[in-house]
Amino acid sequence: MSYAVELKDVSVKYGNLDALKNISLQVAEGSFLGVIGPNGGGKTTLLKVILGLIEPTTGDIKIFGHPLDQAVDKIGYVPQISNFDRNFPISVLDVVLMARLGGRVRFFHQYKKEDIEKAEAVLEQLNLLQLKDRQIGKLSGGQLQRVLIARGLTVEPEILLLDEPTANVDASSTSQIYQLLKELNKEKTIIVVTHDMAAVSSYFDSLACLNEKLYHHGDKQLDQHTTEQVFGCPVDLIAHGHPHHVFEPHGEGENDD
Ligand SMILES: Nc1ncnc2c1ncn2[C@@H]1O[C@H](COP(=O)(O)OP(=O)(O)OP(=O)(O)O)[C@@H](O)[C@H]1O
Repeated sequence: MSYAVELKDVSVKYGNLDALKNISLQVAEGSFLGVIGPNGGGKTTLLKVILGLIEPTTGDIKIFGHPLDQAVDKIGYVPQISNFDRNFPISVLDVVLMARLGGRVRFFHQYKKEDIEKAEAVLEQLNLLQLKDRQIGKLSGGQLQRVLIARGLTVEPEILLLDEPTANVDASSTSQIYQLLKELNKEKTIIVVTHDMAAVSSYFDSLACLNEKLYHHGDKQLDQHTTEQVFGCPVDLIAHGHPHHVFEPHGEGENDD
């Protein structure tokens, strides 16, 4: 069987620092995978490795069974808002169109008619077309996040990778964004990374925990021991009161407080 994304024993070092250590991960086509982990746990590095932006120190990556360099155009990327300069004097449409140029900014570039049509179609799909001429600094956090998703979609990817898509938005935008992703998941494999346990969503069909090493059992339940190891604190306390079922039920007679 070939997976949408398959990593075998992937490690990444920055100098002496191990950002990823022998990561193996198989993501089936059509999955909606959430990767949670603490700040600095290696989530962005994991996405960059899958995108081919960072060469792993060791290990192997396949996309739909093909080497990464033959399949990188099947992947769309939605970066963290915090890595995005909102003061840049460009419009929503420009941001989305830039993805059609491989992310390069080219002033006075004449876009092809088909690029503009594609970008506008995606903006319409995400209910953003009315904002296409607005400067990106004048968008709300939730709107900008959706524009970045539109940007990731304009390359018509089969796999969409998102870095902290709800870090800067309120609860109602968060659920709007996850509903949108769930809709997109009908046609695409989606991988979301986040450090925010509260963002752990019932929308995911599979959850992994990353802190240098990756723990993934292919379903949406994480055992408590693993998450405590990964986060270095009793995360069950954080998950309590959260409407989504993240942990396996406690054993009978165990103190649940
Ligand atoms: N270019 C780099 N050079 C050196 N160290 C780096 C570089 N990029 C990341 N690191 C380090 O690698 C580790 C993993 O970083 P990464 O950005 O992948 O984590 P993260 O889980 O995405 O964090 P956050 O949740 O804070 O965004 C961190 O200790 C970070 O400081």
